[in-house]
Amino acid sequence: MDICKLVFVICFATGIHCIPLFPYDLVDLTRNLGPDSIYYPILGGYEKVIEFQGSKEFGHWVFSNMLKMTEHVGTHMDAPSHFNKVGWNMHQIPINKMVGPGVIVNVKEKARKNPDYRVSINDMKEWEEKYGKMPDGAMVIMNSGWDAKYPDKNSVYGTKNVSDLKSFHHPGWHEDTISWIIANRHMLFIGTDAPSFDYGQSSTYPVHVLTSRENICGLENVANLDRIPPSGSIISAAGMKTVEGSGGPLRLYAMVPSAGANNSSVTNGTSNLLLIVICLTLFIKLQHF
Ligand SMILES: N[C@@H](CC(=O)c1ccccc1NC=O)C(=O)O
Repeated sequence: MDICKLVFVICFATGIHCIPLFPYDLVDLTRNLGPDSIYYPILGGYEKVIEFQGSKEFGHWVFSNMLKMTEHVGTHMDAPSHFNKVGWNMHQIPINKMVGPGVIVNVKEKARKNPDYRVSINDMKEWEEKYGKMPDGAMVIMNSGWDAKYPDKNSVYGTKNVSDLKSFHHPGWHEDTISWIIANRHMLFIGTDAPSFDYGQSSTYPVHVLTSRENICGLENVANLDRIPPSGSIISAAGMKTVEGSGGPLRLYAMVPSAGANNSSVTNGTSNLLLIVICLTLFIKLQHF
């Protein structure tokens, strides 16, 4: 009897440990936020003032800062209200519009040859040929290799003079590609590892205008895109809930299915159920000993 109970406990504990509770690896897609962070050069940058630091005032350790920064700094999101008067402000974006399947479009080679490269409809079709139709609610992000230039302002903006907006050279999305995605697919976010998802030479920002009109949010200065697969990740872009906010830095991350983990929810559910049935049967049988 005691041996049987021991066997039961061992079976149960081993079974529980075999089931991956969270079968994903988390990949941080966020840059450190500080005085070196990239921001749109006509805006205010980033300042930090220490409010409390020490043990004297309250009799225990206290540390607290006051931050003053533009919303468009570092790895950050653009709310639709950034380029659409009646678009969602940060506090109005529903939480279920801030997470979705990652669609990572690699244009590194093209952007290396041409810093004014814009992601084409053909790039999207090539992506779909390799990975299947773009999933609904996608977080569509271009990987241009610009990540490697961060945080050197001159190389990120591709200019000797960051105050001269007309001199910028960095890749972006082509407006025709955005119109094609909006007409034929469904995305929640458009993003880039470069400082803007409109290319550097743009003065009219058509990609910002088109996406904002559809309440599609944006992501800029995204990091570590080489560490996630072109398809199959889930990206969380839960921005700050600032009232009347036009954007803001966020902790952006991807959930990537762990290597070796059984990620089929059906199979996981089935093995969970099977384990419970085995344990219950064993337990009921033991009661009759
Ligand atoms: N989306 C850019 C900022 C940006 O494009 C912008 C910000 C403030 C004023 C004008 C801007 N762009 C052009 O109209 C960024 O977040 O860095």
